[in-house]
Amino acid sequence: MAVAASYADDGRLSPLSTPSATRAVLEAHGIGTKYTLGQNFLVNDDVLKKIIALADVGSADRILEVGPGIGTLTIALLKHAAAVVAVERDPDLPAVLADTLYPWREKFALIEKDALDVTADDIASAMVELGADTGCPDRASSAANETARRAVSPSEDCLSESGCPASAPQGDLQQCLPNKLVSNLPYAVAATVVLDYFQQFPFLESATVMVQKEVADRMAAERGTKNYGAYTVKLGLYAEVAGRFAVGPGNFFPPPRVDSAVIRLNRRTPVTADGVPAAPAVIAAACLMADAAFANRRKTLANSCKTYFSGRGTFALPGGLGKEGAAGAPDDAAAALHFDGAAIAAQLPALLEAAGIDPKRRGETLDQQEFLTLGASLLAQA
Ligand SMILES: C[S@@+](CC[C@H](N)C(=O)[O-])C[C@H]1O[C@@H](n2cnc3c(N)ncnc32)[C@H](O)[C@@H]1O
Repeated sequence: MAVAASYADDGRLSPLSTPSATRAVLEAHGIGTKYTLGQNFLVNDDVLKKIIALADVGSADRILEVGPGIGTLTIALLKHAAAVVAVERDPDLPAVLADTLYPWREKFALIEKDALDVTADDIASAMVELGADTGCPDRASSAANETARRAVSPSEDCLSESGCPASAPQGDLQQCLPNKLVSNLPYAVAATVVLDYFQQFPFLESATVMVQKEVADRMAAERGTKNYGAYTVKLGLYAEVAGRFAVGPGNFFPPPRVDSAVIRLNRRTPVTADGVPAAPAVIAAACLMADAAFANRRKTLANSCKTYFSGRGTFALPGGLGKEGAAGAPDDAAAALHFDGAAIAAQLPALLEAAGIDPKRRGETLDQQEFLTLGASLLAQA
């Protein structure tokens, strides 16, 4: 812990938030920054403070961080939160993090993986490993481990009404799993990570993430604008924008070639036209209709969807059952619904009519609610 031993109590949120401290860590470990992994490390303590404030990180929060790098933002998070679980794919960085995060090692766990391959099981295991101080069941308890595993991965028998575990383990686990994603994301995968994590990890209540400015613009785009597309619609079915601020290239080492923004998204539960929370299957179907509607954004809804579905063959839609009627992660793969693209293409006029949507409209004129209605119509036709 050569680096951690030299931390001065100088009022900084993170002792690594300067170019010289960052260089010193890299030199101490004989490594450089990797452009291919989007390694632009934060070197401005004020930006860290603004991230912590926007994410509203407090002592009860359990944080999921993607791409901790050398631990600059991680230290700021660890000073405020109950625990941090981070996901990092650079094999050179675990040793660095063991050094820089040494004073907080009891409440930090690392998942050494590509962020796009991380499962809820990986996260549950990491949290259980952290133990009782973080609000999780003790790391020595194999029963607790089993509770966590079952609660995030419903077993086969959970697909029958009688076989589902009682809601209590879910509640226990909810108090243990990360409730906030806070990250300076690798820009190459940032948009995918945010949408995937809202879709796959229902325990995440919010995401406060540094992304390329253009990605933040797509996340926050208003209907009818050029940035409004399938991604905006899909993300909007899971989350709503709760704040953002701009960050220039000079706040990173090395400076990226693009402007950045930190954006906060809060999970939302969309409600169907009947006023009930949309089931996962309806949300998944609405996402599919968004992809179809924007497949060719200059075409009418009817034509864009027809081209999209005609070329798709048969496919499965995740998130089948939705039997609790609530929004959440897609259900088990066994619950997937199967569709034939050509059959949907043929049914499109009826589908659009049932949804009460003019087939001559273009995708960019539809709001999230209308996509939900289209998703429900698609399921009704299945
Ligand atoms: C922009 S840097 C952020 C570093 C640090 N959090 C900070 O703010 O200084 C992005 C980090 O994500 C890591 N990374 C890149 N691609 C990744 C992936 N697919 N999965 C997990 N981590 C990844 C990089 O190695 C790097 O540590």
